Order: sequence, then C-alpha cells, then structure tokens
Amino acid sequence: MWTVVTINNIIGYQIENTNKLKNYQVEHIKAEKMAAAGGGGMGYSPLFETKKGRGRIMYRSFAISLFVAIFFIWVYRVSHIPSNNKKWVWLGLFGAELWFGFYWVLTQALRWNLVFRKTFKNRLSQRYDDDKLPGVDIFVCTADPVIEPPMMVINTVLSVMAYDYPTHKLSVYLSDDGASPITFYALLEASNFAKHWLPFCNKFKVEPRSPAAYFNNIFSLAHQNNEYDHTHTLELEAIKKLYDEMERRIEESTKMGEVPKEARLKHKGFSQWDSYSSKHDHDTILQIILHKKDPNNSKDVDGVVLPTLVYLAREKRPQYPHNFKAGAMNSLIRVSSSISKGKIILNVDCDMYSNNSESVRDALCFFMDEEEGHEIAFVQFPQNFENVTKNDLYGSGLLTITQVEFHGADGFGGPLYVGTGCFHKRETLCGMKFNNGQNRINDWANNENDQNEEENLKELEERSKILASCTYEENTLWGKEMGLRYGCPVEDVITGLAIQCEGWKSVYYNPKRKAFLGVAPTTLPQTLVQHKRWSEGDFQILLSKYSPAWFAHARITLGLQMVYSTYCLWASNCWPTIYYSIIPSLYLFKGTSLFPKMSSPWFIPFAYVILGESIYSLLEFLFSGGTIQGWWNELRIWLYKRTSSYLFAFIDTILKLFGFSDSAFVITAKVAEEDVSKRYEKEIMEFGTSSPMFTILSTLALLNLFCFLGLLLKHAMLMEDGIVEAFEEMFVQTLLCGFLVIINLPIYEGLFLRRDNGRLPSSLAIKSTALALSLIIFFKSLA
Ligand SMILES: O=c1ccn([C@@H]2O[C@H](COP(=O)(O)OP(=O)(O)O[C@H]3O[C@H](CO)[C@@H](O)[C@H](O)[C@H]3O)[C@@H](O)[C@H]2O)c(=O)[nH]1
Ligand SMILES: [Mn+2]
Repeated sequence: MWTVVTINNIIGYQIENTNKLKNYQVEHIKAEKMAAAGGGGMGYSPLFETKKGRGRIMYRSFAISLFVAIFFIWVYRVSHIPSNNKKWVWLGLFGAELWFGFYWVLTQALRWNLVFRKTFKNRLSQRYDDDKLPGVDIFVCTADPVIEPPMMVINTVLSVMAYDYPTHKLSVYLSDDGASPITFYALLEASNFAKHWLPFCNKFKVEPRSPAAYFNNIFSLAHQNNEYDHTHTLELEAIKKLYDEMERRIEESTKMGEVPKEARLKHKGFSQWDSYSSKHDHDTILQIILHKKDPNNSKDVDGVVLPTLVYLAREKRPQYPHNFKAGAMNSLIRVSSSISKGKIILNVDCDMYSNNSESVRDALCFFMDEEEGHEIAFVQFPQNFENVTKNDLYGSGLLTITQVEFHGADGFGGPLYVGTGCFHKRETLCGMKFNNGQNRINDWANNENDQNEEENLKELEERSKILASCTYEENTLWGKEMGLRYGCPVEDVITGLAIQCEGWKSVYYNPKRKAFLGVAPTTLPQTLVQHKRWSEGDFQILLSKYSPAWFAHARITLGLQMVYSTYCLWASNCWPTIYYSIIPSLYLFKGTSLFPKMSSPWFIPFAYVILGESIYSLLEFLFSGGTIQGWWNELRIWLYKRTSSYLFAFIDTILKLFGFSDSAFVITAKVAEEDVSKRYEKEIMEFGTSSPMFTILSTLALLNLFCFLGLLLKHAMLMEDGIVEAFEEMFVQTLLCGFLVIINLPIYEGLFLRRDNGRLPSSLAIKSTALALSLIIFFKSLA
C-alpha cells in the first residue's frame, strides 16, 4: 500500500514537474518570440481569431427534431409493409428513405459547428518587416488556349503579380499544359505590361488587380461617383491605352493561330518550340521571363524589382501518363524549388484572378501565427465566380458550400483543398508529416540553399528543365506521398485529405472582399459534366486507400470524416433519387397510394420533413446571399445532378473499379459564343446538344408530366365525386409529381416550345416521349 502511494506520488510529482517545465518552455519561447518581433512583453496577441457561428442551439434543436421525424418515417415503413404485390415497391421506398435519412445525418456535420475566421494584418506587418516575410510562389495552371483564352490567363497572372507584397519575394509560374506559343507570347506581353501595371496599382491602390476586371468595373461605374484627380485620370487613360494595344495584339495572334513574326524573332524563347511536334509530344519548355538576376529585364518603370515570372510547359510524351493538373502541379513544385523556393505556395486556376490584393497577407496571418500556425497545412479561400447571374440558373455560385458548409468543415479540422485559391506550406505539399513541436518555422525569410549565386539564368533554366521531364518521377514517391496525388479526377480533394490524415489542419478564410473570382460554367451540359468529374472523383476517394470512411478513422475528427463522406457519397444519391422520381408518380397514375393519407397521424412526420427541410434550405440560401428564384434554380440543378451526373459518375466509377474504363479530366470551357452568352445573361437554360444525360433528364420529366396529366384526366372524369378523397389519400404523391412537373418546365420548353439554338434537339423530343410512354405502358401491363 505504502509503496503504491509513494510511487504514485513520485510519478505524480514528476508529471506535474514536466508539465510545469513544458509550460515554462512554451511561455518562454512565446515571450522570446514576442520580444524579438517587437511585441513587447504585453502578452500574446494572435494573428488571427476564430469565432463560433451564432444560432447553433437553435439549429441543433431543429436538426434533432427533424431527425425524430425521419425516424418516424422509417417506423411507418417498417410497421406498414403491405403483404400484396406492393411489398417490393414499398421496401424500395424504405431503402430510399433509409438512405436519405442516413445521408441527411452525414450532412449535419456541415452545419453543426460553424466557425468564422478573422485576420489581423496590421499585427503581421508590425511584427515582421518586409525582409522577414517568406517567399511566396504562385502557380497558375492552364491547359488549352482555345477554351482558356490567353487574354484571360494573363489577366490572372497580372492580378497575382500585383499582390500587395514585397515583389522580390513573389514568383509567378504559369504552367501551360497546352504548350501553346500564343500563351507564351501573351505572357511575354504581360511581362512588359506589368512594368506599368504594378506601379499603377501601387500608386492608386487599385482593386481588383486584374486589369480586365478593373477596367470593366471602372468604366461601368464611370457615370456614378468615380471622381478622380487629374493625374489619376491621365494615368488611367495611358494605362488603358497600353492595355488595349496589348489586347489587340494578343487577340489578333489568337485569332490567326500564330505568333507575329517580329515577336518570334525578338525573343529567343520561341526557339524552344523547334522540336515540338504536338501538345502531347514535346520537350520541356521553360523560360524565366523576369528575374532579379536579369540585368536588362527585371525592373518596372519606377525601378522596382518585378516578381519572378516563369513559363513552363512540362515535357509530354504519348507513352507517359501526364496526370493532368496534378502532374502539372508537381512539376511546378519541383521547378519552383530550384528557382525561387518560396516557403508558401499559392495555386490558382487560370480563370481565377485575384480580386483582393491583401490575400497573401491574410494567408500569412494563419501560417505565421506563433501559437497555432505550425499546425496549419493550407489555407483555402472560397471559390467565387465573376459571371454568376442574379438567380444563378445552374447553381454554379456554390453558395451554400462556400457560405455554410466549408465553415462547418472548418469547425472540425479544416476545409477540403479545392484546387484553386489555396495557399500551402511547401513542406506539407511535398509530403512532410506533422510532428507537433518540430514543424515550427522560426525563420520564414530564409531560403536555405541560395548558394547558387554564381549560376546564371541560362544554367538555372537548364537545371530546372530536368525537373519537369517525363522520366523524373519514375521510382519516386511523387504522386503517391509527395506532391499532389495521382489517379483521381479530383486531385485536389484527395491531396487535401491525405495531408489532413497526416495530422495537419487547414483553415477556411472567407473575407468580405472576395479573394478570387473565376468563371463558372454557363451551360447545362458543362455544369453536368463538371459535376460528373467532381462526384466521380469524390466517389473514387471513398473507395481509395485514403477513404474517409475507414482510412481516415482516428486520423481526422469524426466530424471531418462525415464532411468528406457527404461529398464522397454525392454519386450514390442517384439511385434513391431516380427511384423517388419514378415510382411514386407511376403509382399515382395507377391510383395506388404509397404514403400515409392526410388524416393519418403518420402523415405528420412526412409533412414535417418536407416543410422543415424546404423552409430551412430556403432560409439558408437567402442568408447566404441568394434569391428565392435562385433557390428554386438550385433545387432544379440538385435534381438534375443527382439523376444524370451522379448516375454516370457512379457507373463509371464501378466500371473503372473493374478495369473497364479510365477517368479523364474534361476541362471546363471558359468562353462561350455570343448567342449562348446572351441566353446565359437572360437565364434561359442552355441545352444545345444531345447527350445521354439529357435523354435521362427529359424522359424523367416527361414521365412525370404524363402521369400528372393522366391524373388530371381521371379527376376530370370523376367530376365532383371522390376528388377530395382521392386528393386526400394521394396528397404526398400528388405533391411530389406536381413538384417534378413544375421544376421541369425548362425541359418541356426546351423540347417543344423553343426555337433557338439552345433548345433540346427534336430527335430527343421523340426519343424521350417514346421512352416515357413505353415505361408507362410497360408498368401498366405489369400491374
Ligand atoms: O490536364 C490538365 C487539365 C486541367 N488543368 C487546369 O486545371 C484547372 C481546372 O480545370 P477546369 O477545367 O477549370 O476544372 P474545374 O472543374 O473548374 O476545376 C475545379 O476542380 C478541379 C478538380 O476536378 C480542380 O483541379 C480545380 O482546381 C478546381 O477549380 C484549369 O486551370 C486547367 O487549365 C491543367 O493544368 N492540366
Ligand atoms: Mn474552372
């Protein structure tokens, strides 16, 4: 007894002492840091703050009540299983409702624990002067000069070159998977324009710093209250003129499909295309366009050093898989590590220009926070879009994802990495594991191996080229444990998950002034194809070695596992949704009830779930900044995605699993023809092609229309008698079918009423009518 007590005492004493020691050390380090950083001894003031969302008690009570209702729906299904031939249909409905309920529980992780971040940039600049700040390497990816026009690409490049950040610490890399000399030419032009643009931005605190967007804003506001002083007006005119000239040259060359001869002779870089045979077969093309070591070409018109600017088209050979954007990113990581070695990496898509010149400093507030910064692997900004119309016909604004769901993910350990608008620590992206205490970076400014002072730019280029060759990654961990992970159409999400599974956290930062603005798809087929890629990729993650369902267990929080699972299970929603949009309507047509009638107490849970979810989602959408019409549109696209994109994604994933198909990366177009753009502005749904996805959508739409018309016809024949009873008994089914008819109005218009080029092809009208009718007839013959 005595011994035990003593031992306990001793151990207790030791534990207490080590804790004291640890605390002392932590406090000491903190104090030292603060002193070094000029923070005085006044105690610790963090560089960012995290606040919990309001109204969580209210939300949680609502969620629990809704779950109770869902539970009663399940009970109803189980306790009312019919014994006749309706049994299997009934069990099918039960399966669908089980799935919906389970999935709904998963989505609660996205709303349970919202957090909001705020940065203190003034503290950052007080504590670290320019020379103490880290180098930041910015990667812009482009892949196709036709659907990603060079003008758009260089506007993005210029916007990130012009960040409010010491220019000698900034490096911008353009990765061109299209290996297009025109894109290269445009970048050369941009590098010259930057010499005027950057000083102009600094002088007049321009916002946003993409010249196209800036001029657009300025001139559309011109008649309002843009009162500039004389010099500003003059300089604005001058820079606009320079821009217009540059634009004209680039547009011309884009149209001609070739670079002007003088330009080609003037810059040696074009000679790198001599050995080029196609975009899938060429040497590495690498050109350091601007660099502080270049005596003739490194400063702007005010004599300030410009950011480093590099063009890279990595080597491509038909026999080597290039791994799409992930492959491009990994080449960039290596090439940049030999040229600039920035400790922080920002990655943007070529259409995502910077709309907020302070974002780099915002991101640094997280990474450089003395207390929590060492745990943070990446800072994800929301994906916002410039071209979303008021009522967002295709739901491409991702409103609830950016305004609600990612804040929820952040509450459980951090958002997903979504491929653009994301700052990473270079080390983590390269595969460094998290080790509490050892990941603190004490000297952010130091780029360890700056030993190559002697090396000239030519040598540097040649040395870096090797890093972008096809064979470089053979027998390495690149794509597996280093850099972005390969083999998945959403390389971003799987990479972020892998990083979080190593123990790292991420941060979601959603500033008032939007940080990045991109181009959202402007037609229905583009939207559906994009969502097919996303849901397919996410579903593959679920089945991959990084599955959030099992691998991530105990590596990330349960909440975050659920968050990932909601996205990874997007695809599986196709089956219950399709079932729900066919079966109840067919049985409505037949006159068989599959739901409790209105007077039954079992009707209450159904009514509560339908009403509760509709009202809640409407409110959520409105509070996120949407409109009522926008909510309705989103509901429609929700349905279309589930019945087409997700279905194809599901099937393709399964085929891939058995080795029958391979998933590719279909690049989203960023330009549209004029009449398409016009319809987009007017929010008229753009179909335009016939795709198997549309066959499904229109067949489902027509099936419901026919069932609904059949019902009306029957009621008309019944006249007064029995209408009320029939309606009372079949209320839920009538509501569901009626809803499906109203939400599908654009499809009926597209099939039968419209005459423009965006309508659905008439062959499809015939095909889907035939399909829908056969389904109904087949069903009738069974029953
Ligand atoms: O082989 C390729 C294919 C694409 N890209 C670039 O990847 C970016 C994204 O492509 P996009 O067609 O615009 O796809 P989105 O669906 O809009 O992209 C989202 O989803 C992708 C994953 O599916 C992520 O890679 C993106 O960062 C994310 O914005 C663009 O800049 C492309 O130029 C390449 O560099 N190489
Ligand atoms: Mn895109």
